[in-house]
Amino acid sequence: IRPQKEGNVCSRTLTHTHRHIIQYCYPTKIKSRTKFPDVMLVGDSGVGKTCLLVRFKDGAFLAGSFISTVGIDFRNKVMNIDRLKVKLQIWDTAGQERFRSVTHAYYRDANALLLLYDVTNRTSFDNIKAWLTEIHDYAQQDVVLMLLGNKADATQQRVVKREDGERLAKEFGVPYMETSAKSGLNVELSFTAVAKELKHRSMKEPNEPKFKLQDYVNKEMKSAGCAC
Ligand SMILES: Nc1nc2c(ncn2[C@@H]2O[C@H](COP(=O)(O)OP(=O)(O)OP(=O)(O)O)[C@@H](O)[C@H]2O)c(=O)[nH]1
Repeated sequence: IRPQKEGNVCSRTLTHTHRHIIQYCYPTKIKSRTKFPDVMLVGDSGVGKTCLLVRFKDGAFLAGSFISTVGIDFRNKVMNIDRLKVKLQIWDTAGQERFRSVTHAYYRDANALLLLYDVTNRTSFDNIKAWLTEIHDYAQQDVVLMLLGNKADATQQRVVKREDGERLAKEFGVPYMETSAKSGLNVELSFTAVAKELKHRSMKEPNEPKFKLQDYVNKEMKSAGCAC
């Protein structure tokens, strides 16, 4: 067995003859690159999960007829976070009730969840409590979670005030902001914020202060002059 180099991860495997032990070593850097953080989009059908992801990934808005997601879909996106390349694996789930068991199976692998409601749809907002219960039941205990009120561009159709979203988020201790897949408002910021939180958690130096997601998004929105 070759000596283990510092910074390497090694695993031992018995060969089929059981006479040799093979030790595989590979740098931790490679290992950490192979497990990309999983971000999952959840919320009622029609709140804009697919559109948010397409806006983030391709910078475009999917206008026109609404095609509901079937089961689950995913896309990768590489982001630059504090001069580090972070590859996010983003799971777009189906909001329809009939696919709920499919979604349940993916919760436990999610490192971060973006929970969406539609500011023009009261029911999608009222269902947030049920989604939070589901997240509590199926997701990892320390999952990074953020509540997003999407379709903020649709001012004429709005039925959920920003303050209602803020109040609900406060009640459950969850970071919150409004987004628009149509205009692009806060789309990049929502993914950057969760990616930063995940990066801080995995690479935190002992004396480094804790990353506060809500403070970060508030500061970013303020510096962008956003009245949202
Ligand atoms: N005005 C406006 N419309 C949006 C926005 N985001 C999505 N939509 C529209 O809302 C409808 C539903 O969007 P989707 O992204 O497909 O919704 P979804 O949450 O993925 O739905 P499921 O796949 O059924 O879970 C589409 O007609 C979109 O064009 C937005 O930010 N603003």
